[in-house]
Amino acid sequence: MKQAIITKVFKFDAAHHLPGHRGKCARPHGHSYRLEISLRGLLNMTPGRSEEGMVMDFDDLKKLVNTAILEQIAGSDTFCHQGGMDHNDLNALTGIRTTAENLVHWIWERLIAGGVSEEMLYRVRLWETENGYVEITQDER
Ligand SMILES: Nc1nc2c(c(=O)[nH]1)N=C([C@H](O)[C@H](O)COP(=O)(O)OP(=O)(O)OP(=O)(O)O)CN2
Ligand SMILES: [Zn+2]
Repeated sequence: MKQAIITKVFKFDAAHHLPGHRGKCARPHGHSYRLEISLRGLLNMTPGRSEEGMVMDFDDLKKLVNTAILEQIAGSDTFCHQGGMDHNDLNALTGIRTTAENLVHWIWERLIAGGVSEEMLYRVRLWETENGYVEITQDER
């Protein structure tokens, strides 16, 4: 049975700060985040289907991620009226200390809550700047 890992890249702008940080990140500032979402799974082998030969259609993955975390937060009364991560204050939106490490775990949880298959979610990688990223896979969960 053939498997593959597929990755879709997203970009969003957001504000955050790290209370108590020893440096500049204690003050409110913004990042142009780059988010990479990877799924691992079997290739669909049903002849004639639109998804034949795919793990998941890239377009479906894009819609899931946009709805689950970026443009609006689906599936929760707490979040759905606050928009998504794009053009938002991540401290206010998430209620967590918004290190990139904490954010990738938050993103993982929101993706699962938003309908992404837990079995298929393979890696979440978040670039905070052009030079620094954090990633988690199922091993870090
Ligand atoms: N392990 C972590 N360290 C830092 C985090 C983090 O989330 N995890 N976050 C910050 C700040 O958010 C800060 O905005 C980014 O810091 P830094 O990478 O030092 O910023 P630069 O603009 O200097 O980044 P370059 O990659 O050198 O352009 C701090 N540390
Ligand atoms: Zn920052």
